[in-house]
Amino acid sequence: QIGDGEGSEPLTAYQLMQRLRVEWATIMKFTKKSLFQSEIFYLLNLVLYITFFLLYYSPLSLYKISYCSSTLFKLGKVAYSHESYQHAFLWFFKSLQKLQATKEENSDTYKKLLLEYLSSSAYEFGHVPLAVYCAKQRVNIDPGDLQARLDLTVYKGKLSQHTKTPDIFTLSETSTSTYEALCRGEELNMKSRRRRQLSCRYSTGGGNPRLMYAPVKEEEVWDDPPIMTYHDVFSEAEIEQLKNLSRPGVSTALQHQTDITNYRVIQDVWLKDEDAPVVSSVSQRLSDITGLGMESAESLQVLNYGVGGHFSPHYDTVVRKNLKSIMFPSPLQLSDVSYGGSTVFPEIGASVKPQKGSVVMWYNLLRNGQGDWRSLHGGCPVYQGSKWVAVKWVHERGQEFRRQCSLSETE
Ligand SMILES: O=C(O)CCC(=O)C(=O)O
Ligand SMILES: [Fe+2]
Repeated sequence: QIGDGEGSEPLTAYQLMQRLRVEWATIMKFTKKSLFQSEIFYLLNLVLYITFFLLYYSPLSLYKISYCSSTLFKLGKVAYSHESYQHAFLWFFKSLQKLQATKEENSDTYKKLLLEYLSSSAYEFGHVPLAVYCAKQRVNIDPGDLQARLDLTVYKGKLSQHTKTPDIFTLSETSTSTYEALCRGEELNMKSRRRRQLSCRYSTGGGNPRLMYAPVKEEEVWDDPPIMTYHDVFSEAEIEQLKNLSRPGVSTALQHQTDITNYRVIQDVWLKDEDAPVVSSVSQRLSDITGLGMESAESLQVLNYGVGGHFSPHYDTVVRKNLKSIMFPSPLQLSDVSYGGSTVFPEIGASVKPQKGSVVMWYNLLRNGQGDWRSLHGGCPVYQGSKWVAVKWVHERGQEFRRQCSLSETE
């Protein structure tokens, strides 16, 4: 399990995987198996991608973590391959700064390559003067480099065509999606005025006898549509039992789709109420808290995300096509994730940080039975640590007397 435990951060994980990849041939000779090679390679790229998109604005800024020039260069190349030329330029720029500050690996070939990427990303971004400047530096290092001279000529030729130069050193808000911004912890719609409209209370689940003497802490994450968090619902011991039950069953679920950002990287296992008393008591407590019946609910789905694991924004009703009547999932948090891993709702602008023992609940369907477009949500990449959640899928059937139906088109 890459990323489980203390001191695991993506660059460490990355370096580990990088070594694994390089040494794979040797390992293969001994094991005579070609298992997982593509997965390692894929995870390697994923971690780089995530580091690139999550870290840039994050509090764990590059100034605090001292990446070496070559690592920064690699991150730049990931951004470059995603055609995020401004990000790429900034990573390359930091890489160059680091190189000059530390004099590490300061060969001319390396510096020239870095300058080549710098000029190319500046050019692609539309900053021709910078592209010219970097190309000049390249020629200065090696006046005999014909390719460098040719590039310089090409960029110079474009100078007159570009009148406006964009600010390459300031990242604009629009260069990133709402999902990414929420994952980085930016509080888009959660201004303090908005926060004051949301409340917390002790709830007895509408007068449930089991909660009368021990009401549950209910926090409104959002009011319309309702997203609720219930705190301290499950004990440390119950959580450990659930994880122990799940550990043997988890298998890596790598779903390769068209784009790297669409990957869903999780491991999951389904636990039935009959499997262990803890599973049925979890179901019972979820029913008490939410006031929803569990008769038509599915088994408990336990998900595990390692570093780099994430679940891109989706509609549950679409992901699980064969099941039309999913009413709500209630992810139960089985771990604290030190960084990353929030559940975010890009259409709403809300996010929920994983908190051990708490339950998040929302509805995927409106009262009229139609899917609610505002229920789009995703699990942010786990940056540090490992994330465990359990999802209880409760269906519409069986809730007729518990959640009022509506004939309105909009609710
Ligand atoms: O892990 C999360 O935060 C969300 C999981 C989820 O959306 C799902 O399993 O459908
Ligand atoms: Fe989901």
